[in-house]
Amino acid sequence: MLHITELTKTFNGKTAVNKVSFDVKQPKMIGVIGRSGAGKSTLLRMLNCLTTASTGTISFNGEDVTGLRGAARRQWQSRCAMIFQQFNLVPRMDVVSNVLHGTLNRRATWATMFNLYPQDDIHKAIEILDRLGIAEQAPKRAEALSGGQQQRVAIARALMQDPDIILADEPIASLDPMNAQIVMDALRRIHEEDGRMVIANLHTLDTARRYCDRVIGMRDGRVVFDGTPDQLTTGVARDIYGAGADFSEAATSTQIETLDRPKAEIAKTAALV
Ligand SMILES: Nc1ncnc2c1ncn2[C@@H]1O[C@H](COP(=O)(O)OP(=O)(O)OP(=O)(O)O)[C@@H](O)[C@H]1O
Repeated sequence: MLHITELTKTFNGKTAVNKVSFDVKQPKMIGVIGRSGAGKSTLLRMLNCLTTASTGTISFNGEDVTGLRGAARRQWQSRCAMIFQQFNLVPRMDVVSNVLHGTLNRRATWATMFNLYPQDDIHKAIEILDRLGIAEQAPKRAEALSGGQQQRVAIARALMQDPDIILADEPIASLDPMNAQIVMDALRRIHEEDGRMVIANLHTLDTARRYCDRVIGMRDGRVVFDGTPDQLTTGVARDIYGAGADFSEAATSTQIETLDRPKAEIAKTAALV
């Protein structure tokens, strides 16, 4: 399926991603973790051809997609849709038009300019919004929605492309714990129900453990851990984050877990600290 070999990116002599290799044999939900500057975003941007790799290769189902250009690059980008921390929606445009923007890569420029979309696409966009629980927001301007709702619009836009892979670059970093949970639940459901591969850069350990089948840990541009959430012990995490003995997992928590615990239990814990 996805085969990455010695992928490297150097910016002005500084190596951001250093000979990263891994294989994904079936659609999994994969979390990429590591401290700020570890190279997570650069890795995802290379997978999506937003950033050109300096050396190394990316192949998907036997096809080399490294360094694609023009129409081939746009086609690949719609097969591996990307969502971002800041949602990247058009704020003043209504929600459904933002979702329909997901079809840009397969539409004529003039049709886009005049905002002309086929009925089938409009129905599909509403269905996807419904699936994500935000169909009633369809006519509103994107800027009128909460962060969690905007991120779900961004996911809907990605789904409009019917991608094989969803790349999510810190999808919950700007969200409160409740919205973070809604967005991560949506990504997990899309993975499980549609069989799409999801690769998400996550800055919190608990989220990676809870949602992902596999976790890749990066440090200084290199992969220093590649395993299951069970194998991601505190010692391993300390190594990934390059932290000392005083490393606390709580410092990288989104507190999603806390939301699921009964109120009485939370109160008990609170009383203990
Ligand atoms: N366009 C660029 N030009 C120059 N240096 C860059 C560029 N993009 C990233 N870098 C550098 O590459 C390194 C890796 O950055 P990257 O954003 O991939 O890390 P990250 O793990 O995603 O961090 P964060 O979580 O803070 O986004 C950093 O040192 C960063 O400064």
